[in-house]
Amino acid sequence: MNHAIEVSGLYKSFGGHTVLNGVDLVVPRGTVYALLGPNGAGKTTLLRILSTLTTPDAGTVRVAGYEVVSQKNEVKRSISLTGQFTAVDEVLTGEENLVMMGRLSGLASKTARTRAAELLERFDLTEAARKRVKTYSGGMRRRLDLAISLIVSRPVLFLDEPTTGLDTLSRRVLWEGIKELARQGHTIFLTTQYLEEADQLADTIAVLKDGQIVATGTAEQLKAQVRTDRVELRDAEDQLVSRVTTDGTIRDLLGILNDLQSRVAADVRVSIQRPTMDEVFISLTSGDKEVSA
Ligand SMILES: Nc1ncnc2c1ncn2[C@@H]1O[C@H](COP(=O)(O)OP(=O)(O)OP(=O)(O)O)[C@@H](O)[C@H]1O
Repeated sequence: MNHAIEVSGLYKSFGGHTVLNGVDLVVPRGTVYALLGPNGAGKTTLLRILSTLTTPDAGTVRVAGYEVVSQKNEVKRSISLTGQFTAVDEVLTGEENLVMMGRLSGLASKTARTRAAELLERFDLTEAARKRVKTYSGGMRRRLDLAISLIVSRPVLFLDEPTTGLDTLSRRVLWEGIKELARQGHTIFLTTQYLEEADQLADTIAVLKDGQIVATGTAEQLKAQVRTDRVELRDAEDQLVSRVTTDGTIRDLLGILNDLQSRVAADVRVSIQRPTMDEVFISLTSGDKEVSA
């Protein structure tokens, strides 16, 4: 098995409406892959196919070395899936939820308790472990939900918008938890609507648009692809005086500075700005490679 996830020529339609229109992707083992896309792009459909909940119309989809249709049970035993909505028992404590799910998944009582304690610690829930879940905040619930999905260690983890609606602190705790899982060798495939999340977490970012992957790479590679570095000139009060798009070459920069020299004050400061992930995303999903500054 070379890759944790391999998808080739994947198609899926619902009632004549094509949602996935020839998706190809690979996710190396032990890496974090973030799938970005505008609403309705097909992210959840792709995630559901990878996690065996939806059947593809055409194409080859292998997860942890198994084919998702003919070896569905093997795939299921190799993955865990955390969705957008938590499925925890409100009346039980966080610890009880974890131990119960561990027992239901076949762990011995002692192992379930040890594993629960480790996960409570990792997701910063030790203090709240003995409190009923109905007293938890949204962020605590989401962390508990992720902990529950990890009670049995699986090589491939699917996270559907893991931090949607969470405050900055909870988001950072979750990010640290996810990074730690990748360090331990898990492969993580997540969907997100937060570009910063993709930027922070992912080894590979893929942008899905109209049912196809229109760009793949690291955050830096995607930024380079969009080619919207800018020369910014600011005065002594830090007010923007001028902003010009550049390809970053010496020739281009010299041309721009020569041109501006005669028109701006000599004490104006110059900096080169890379595009933000927001600009990259807008550019890639609008089909327009040049983002206007
Ligand atoms: N079971 C289904 N039956 C019919 N249409 C569906 C079904 N599941 C998804 N769709 C349609 O497929 C398209 C893609 O939906 P999907 O949920 O995969 O997008 P998404 O990228 O996850 O969007 P969002 O960011 O809004 O969650 C939408 O037009 C949706 O209405």
